[in-house]
Amino acid sequence: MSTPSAPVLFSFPTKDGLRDALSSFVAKTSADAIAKHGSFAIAISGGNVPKPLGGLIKEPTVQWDKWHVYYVDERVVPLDHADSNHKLCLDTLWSKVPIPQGQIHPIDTNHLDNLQQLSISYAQGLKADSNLPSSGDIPSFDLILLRLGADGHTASLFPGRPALSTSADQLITFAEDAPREPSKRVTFTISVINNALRVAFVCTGAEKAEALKNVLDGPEKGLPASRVKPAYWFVDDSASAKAGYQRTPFDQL
Ligand SMILES: O=C1O[C@H](COP(=O)(O)O)[C@@H](O)[C@H](O)[C@H]1O
Repeated sequence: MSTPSAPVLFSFPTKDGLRDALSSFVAKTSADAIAKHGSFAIAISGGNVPKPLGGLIKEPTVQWDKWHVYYVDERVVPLDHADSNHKLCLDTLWSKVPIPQGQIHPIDTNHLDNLQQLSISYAQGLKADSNLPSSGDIPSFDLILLRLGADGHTASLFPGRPALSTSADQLITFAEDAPREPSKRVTFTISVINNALRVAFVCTGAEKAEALKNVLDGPEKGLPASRVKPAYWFVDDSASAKAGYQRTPFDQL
């Protein structure tokens, strides 16, 4: 199970169905990576990603001690702030499983008042981590999990904003005026996202239906999420209601 040649759309009638399928996909991806190179490098985006991963908590086969976790994007707030992606993941997931804390990599809070320095620091952490597979100087995560914004953004790459126009070798960039609060963000560049072995989107709710249709049926519109390599899409039927794109039954994965 690696990068598909075209997006693969799994649509589920219920939240439980989506959660179970996503959990089994992540558990399998993790087992494959550990069998191959002894560890599992995963990056998780903000928004509502950790909740649908809840099925993993009771999954006995997951080797948590082999996980190395980064955040695809982070809101520039203290780590105990209600808007922090790290706090959300910690509360929802990491505090409930035996993953060594040193293998979870939040942003460096010494640089919250300097986005440039914060981005450099996160990029240096990625480069220095010998547990991360890489090709060239770009880390190659075993799995990157993304969400889709109603405006077509993903990670903190917003339509028409400079964060989308980084050079191919840049790992991390920032947004000072994201159209969604909190407005200060650091984010993986599209180069890092597209260098992952696998990318999966999680997308739920009727408010995402237009964006999902535009990304899957109209990639030529060039929304930020359309710049991501072909991915697995775990969505609910509300989100996929407007998309004509072909569905794949999850059991055919
Ligand atoms: O601001 C953000 O929102 C998007 C979408 O998240 P959702 O929970 O509304 O679907 C997310 O992709 C991004 O990482 C996050 O920072």
